[in-house]
Parts: sequence; structure tokens; C-alpha cells
Amino acid sequence: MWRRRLGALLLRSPPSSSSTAASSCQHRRRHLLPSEEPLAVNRLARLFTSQAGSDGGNSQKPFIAFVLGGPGSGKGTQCTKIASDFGFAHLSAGDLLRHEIASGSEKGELILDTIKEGRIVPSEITVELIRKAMETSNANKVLIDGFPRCEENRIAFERIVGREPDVVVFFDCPEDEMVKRLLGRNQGRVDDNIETIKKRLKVFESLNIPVIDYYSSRGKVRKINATGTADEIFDAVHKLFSSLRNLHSAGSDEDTIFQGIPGVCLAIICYLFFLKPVLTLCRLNLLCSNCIYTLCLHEIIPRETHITL
Ligand SMILES: Nc1ncnc2c1ncn2[C@@H]1O[C@H](COP(=O)(O)OP(=O)(O)OP(=O)(O)O)[C@@H](O)[C@H]1O
Ligand SMILES: Nc1ccn([C@H]2C[C@H](O)[C@@H](COP(=O)(O)O)O2)c(=O)n1
Repeated sequence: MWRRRLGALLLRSPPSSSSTAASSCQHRRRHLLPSEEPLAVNRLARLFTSQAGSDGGNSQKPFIAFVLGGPGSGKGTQCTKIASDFGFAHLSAGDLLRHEIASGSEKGELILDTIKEGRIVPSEITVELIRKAMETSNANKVLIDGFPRCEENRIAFERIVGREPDVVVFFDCPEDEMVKRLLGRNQGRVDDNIETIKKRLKVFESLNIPVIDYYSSRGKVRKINATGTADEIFDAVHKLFSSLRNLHSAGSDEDTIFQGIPGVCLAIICYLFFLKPVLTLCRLNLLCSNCIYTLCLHEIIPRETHITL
């Protein structure tokens, strides 16, 4: 709110603009950028920033939700519902690994042996499958189900994909309930037998819980009580996803910028206020000298702290 107010103070609306709260961002942006061919500010900014090229060519940074929980906690079931209600691409690490086995590739044999043993597949393999699936889906909101399963997974993802998740959803379910669900799943999975299930539960406790603790310490974890019916659990999940702050603008093509007349030192004012560089435009649709200063710092403030004028 206070940021919006600052934006309003800094903004000098063009005389023709009577932009009201009701007018859409798109409509307001037209006033900001009178040219009929809107300037792709974010894309332009990326060309100049350290982010350029680091996202594997994706023109927008997708919203990433990691979905974690013990085996049988209902991650897959809930992800299907989230994908359908909130327009996410659902990438299940386990499914990607099973597809790799089914493809008959060389890696497939190693993956199959590892899964049968209830162990974790080497991170390089899993992360590469996820990275490719993200690239292929080109989605702006991605659920990554069953990943990262261990610290090595997490570190490999950050190194290879170059991102942290926006949120980590943790389905918290008692062990006896998970075992009951897995034994009743009946999908012919090689790991849904009591011996392997016991190993998977041990691996979850010893390797996956520390990852959840790590993201908790970074304020990213949203815990969901995963007992009850799938619909009851989804009520809580629905509330959570409806409340996620930066989800609804994820991947949108709206450029969020500050506008000011040339010479107003907008970038410097914004920099002092936010203590971070801010991309600004002057009324002539040009990046003014302040902006060159901004771009030289090779950073723009994250999307969620931008102000849509
Ligand atoms: N709330 C629920 N109550 C009862 N059964 C459920 C519930 N949610 C899911 N199930 C069932 O439990 C089984 C496991 O669910 P699901 O495959 O979604 O779990 P998962 O966490 O993705 O498991 P895994 O990590 O082994 O892939 C499935 O047969 C599913 O239909
Ligand atoms: N990040 C991951 C995800 C899965 N696996 C392996 C080991 C799991 O027991 C198996 C099944 O996964 P699920 O369908 O339960 O998510 O796949 C892994 O090694 N690394």
C-alpha cells in the first residue's frame, strides 16, 4: 500500500489520462506508453541485466511451487486439482523418472534399480529431466511434485535451473495413513510394497525433512494438514493458493515501471526508497540517464515489489 502511494506521488499522469482505480493495468499502461507498439521494458531490461540468458531462454520467470510430503501423503492427488483450478503445469519428479524408465534409455535401468530400493536417483538426472520439462511446457506457473527429496536435489536444482522456489507446499500426514494409502493405490508401482514403503519412509525422514526445515527457515513453507478426504484437504490448498501474493501476475506480460518526467531523478529517488535499483522510464518512452545508472547496476527489483501504475 505504502509503495503504491509512493508510486502515485512520483507519477505525473499524462493530461489525457483520467486513470481511475477501476481502469485495467493494460489500459493504464497504454497511457504510460503512448506508442501503439508498447516497449517491452522487462525484456529490454533483461538484455542489460545479469538475468539475461540465465533462465534458459524463458522470456518470463515462472512461478515455482515445490510440493513435498511423505510417500502417499497425497501430493499427486492435490497437484492434479491445483493444476486444474489454478492453471499450473504439473511436473511430477517421480513420473518423469518413470517415463525415463519406460523410454528404455540407458539411465532408465539405474533409475529403476534405485526406485525399487526406495532410494533417491542421482540429482543430475532428475534435475535435468525437470529442467527439460519446464522448458518444454514453457508454463508461467509450475508445480514440481516430489522434489527436492534431499539437500543434493535442492542444491543441484538451484545450480542448474538457477532458481529457488517461490513457495514450498508441505503435505503433513501421519505414517500409518500414508502406508494405508500406498498399499491401496493399486497402480502396479514397483515401490508400492511394504518393504520398499518402509525404506521410502526412512528416506523421507532422514533426507527430505531437512530440506523442508531449510525452506522453513527461509519462510517459504506452507504446511497443509493432509488428513481427511481429498476434497477437505483441497479446501485448505485452495485457500492457500488463492492467497499467494505474487501468483496471479506470474508470467504476465505486464511491464511494471515507474514513470516520471526527464530530470526528476526518479531512479535515484526510487533507489533511495527501496534500497534497490528500479527500472524507470521518462515520459518520452526513453530510458533516461537515471535508467542507464539503474541498468548499469545490473539488477531490477523483483516483480512482486514492482508498482503497477
Ligand atoms: N485424502 C486422501 N484420503 C484417502 N486416500 C487418498 C487421499 N489422497 C490421496 N489418496 C489416495 O492415496 C494414494 C496415494 O496418493 P498420491 O498418489 O496422491 O500420493 P503421493 O504423495 O503423490 O505419493 P507418492 O509420493 O508415492 O507418489 C492414491 O491411491 C490416492 O488416490
Ligand atoms: N526427486 C525425486 C523424486 C522421486 N525419486 C524416486 C524415488 C521415489 O521413491 C520414486 C517415486 O517418486 P514419487 O512418485 O513417490 O514422487 O522416484 C527420486 O529419486 N528423486
